[in-house]
Amino acid sequence: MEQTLALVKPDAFARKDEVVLKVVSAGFTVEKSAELQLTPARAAQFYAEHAGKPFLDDLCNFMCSGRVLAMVLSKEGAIKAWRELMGPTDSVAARSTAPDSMRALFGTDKQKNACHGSDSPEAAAREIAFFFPPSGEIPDLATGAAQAAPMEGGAAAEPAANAPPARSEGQVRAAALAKEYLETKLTGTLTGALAELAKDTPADPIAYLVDYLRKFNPHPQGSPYAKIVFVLGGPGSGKGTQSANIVRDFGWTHVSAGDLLRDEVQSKSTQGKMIGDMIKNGQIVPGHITIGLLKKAIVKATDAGAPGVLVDGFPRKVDQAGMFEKMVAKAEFTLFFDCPEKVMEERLLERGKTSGRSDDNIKSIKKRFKTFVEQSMPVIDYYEAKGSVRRINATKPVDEVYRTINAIFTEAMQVGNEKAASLTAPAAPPARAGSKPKPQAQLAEVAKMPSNKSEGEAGPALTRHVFSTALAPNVVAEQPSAEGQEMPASAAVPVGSETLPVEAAVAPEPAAPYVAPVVAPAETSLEAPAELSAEPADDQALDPEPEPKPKPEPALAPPPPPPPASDSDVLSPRSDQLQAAPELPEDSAQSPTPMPA
Ligand SMILES: Nc1ncnc2c1ncn2[C@@H]1O[C@H](COP(=O)(O)OP(=O)(O)O)[C@@H](O)[C@H]1O
Ligand SMILES: O=c1ccn([C@@H]2O[C@H](COP(=O)(O)OP(=O)(O)O)[C@@H](O)[C@H]2O)c(=O)[nH]1
Repeated sequence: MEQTLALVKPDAFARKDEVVLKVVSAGFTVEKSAELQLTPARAAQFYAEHAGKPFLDDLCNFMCSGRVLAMVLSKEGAIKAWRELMGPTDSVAARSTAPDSMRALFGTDKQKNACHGSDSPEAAAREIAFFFPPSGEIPDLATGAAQAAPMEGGAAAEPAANAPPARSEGQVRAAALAKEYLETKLTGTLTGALAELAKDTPADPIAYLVDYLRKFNPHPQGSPYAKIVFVLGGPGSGKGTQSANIVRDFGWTHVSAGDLLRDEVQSKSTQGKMIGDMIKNGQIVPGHITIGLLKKAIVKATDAGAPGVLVDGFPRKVDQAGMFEKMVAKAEFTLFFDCPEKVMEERLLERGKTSGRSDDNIKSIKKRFKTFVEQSMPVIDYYEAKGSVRRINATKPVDEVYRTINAIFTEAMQVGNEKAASLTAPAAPPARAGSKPKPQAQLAEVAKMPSNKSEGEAGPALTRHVFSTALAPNVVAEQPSAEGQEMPASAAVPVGSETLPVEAAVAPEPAAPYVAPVVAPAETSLEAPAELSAEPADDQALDPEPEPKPKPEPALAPPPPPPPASDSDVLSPRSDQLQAAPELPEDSAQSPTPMPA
């Protein structure tokens, strides 16, 4: 199968997800991908064929002005096909002669033209090796060509006769994993660093490298957002009611997807009418709209210092779960309200007497139940397979249900032993609607309690609540899994070595005349977000959101002592598994990250 190198240049980098979606829709397979920052030396190396030409400096400056996405695409006739998809060199001309092309859609002019593609098989081979050096080889810094890596100690490669004995299957697998890791996480940045180092020949090469790698670190942090827990359950199962309790006692922020959508309907925005109709009919609004709204709310909560965000009523479809993970972050776990339809129906009809909601009537309720069973329950199965569902028996009275939830949240938070002693004058909890700040005196009193005892033993010990990585079961489930549980949806689009469930393929949605202001975080992997299938209008470019501030320290939020919950309340806590989960670096909790090669 023919391969070509494709670049998304700095001017189009913010819209790379749309580019990738088009790439995949056009039948290409993304074999490899990497996000990276070119240095002037690397850019000049890449464009070596243009050496001496007057535009080279400008071109290199432009190529170094931001991150680029490099991909190896494969398809029959990939080189020609990709060049056709890119369109004419000049984006201005492209807009009249090839309006659907990448350059027409994402480029500005002749230089800032969004994409690059190899122009011949030879160029493709050279350019692919430039960005994705073959395993075991290091790039020749002078020419950019790959060469055999020296043996340990700098010796030249031994002749075949002296080759080491064949490796075991385990060793081969370990080597492959190491190779994959280095290629995706480090090689690109390191190669750039070494190229610059060789050029500058600093007196202290180590300090130089450290400085360079910090500066161009493509993975500067983990998730920039507050912790997230999904609150899921059928309509009327009590999600909103209990979320308010968690907000009150743990200082989290409650973000209801349904509320955000209803606000959108009220705002009379372009898509408001469509959303209103969908809600009334119990249908699920396209994920990119909801995620756009959720992301804004999560950024706002993070900026306000919330230690966590309860995302209520989302994701409602399996592919929305995948999309949220790629576009925003992974949730710590899912709180699932298990409740029979009969109970929910009674509650909703009661709620409908005062809620004023267009969907709290028997006709809409029936439709919502159907949607829930057919499309939302698979989300629970999806997360259950990952061991990250805390299932609650939601039929009990409000207080009883909450006791169980309180215990779950308390358990899921880790006592910061090492910090507790220094917290006698704790900071005020973040301001949040509806929460009652704890008096400082009460907090100080609590601070004196032993922090390593459970609340059941010693009352509400002051804890600097942070989620334990060990308690984030999805971290474990995200390890390369032989079970193949990653994507349960039957329809999936291959993108590189991974697959993404495809909402459109399962249940086509109306083309939405709106592109949500979703900008993938730097770590976002390159799977095509299936729901971004609606074409953005020219004037509806993805609206870059302000980068969220670095994640604040979790705020103090001493929960009240939960009376012990009975076993029957927590239907499937899986806490045994969760406790046993190994601690992983925070980075591991993030989406698989295609990184520089
Ligand atoms: N455990 C419970 N027992 C009885 N009624 C409840 C319980 N939890 C919630 N309700 C009531 O049921 C209705 C639906 O609850 P709500 O929290 O709005 O559900 P959801 O957010 O899941 O749609 C509300 O009127 C609420 O007061
Ligand atoms: O992520 C979401 C959340 C909600 N909705 C729509 O909003 C309605 C109400 O959702 P909400 O969570 O407010 O209420 P629930 O029905 O769960 O009580 C749903 O039936 C859907 O039509 C949606 O499409 N996507």
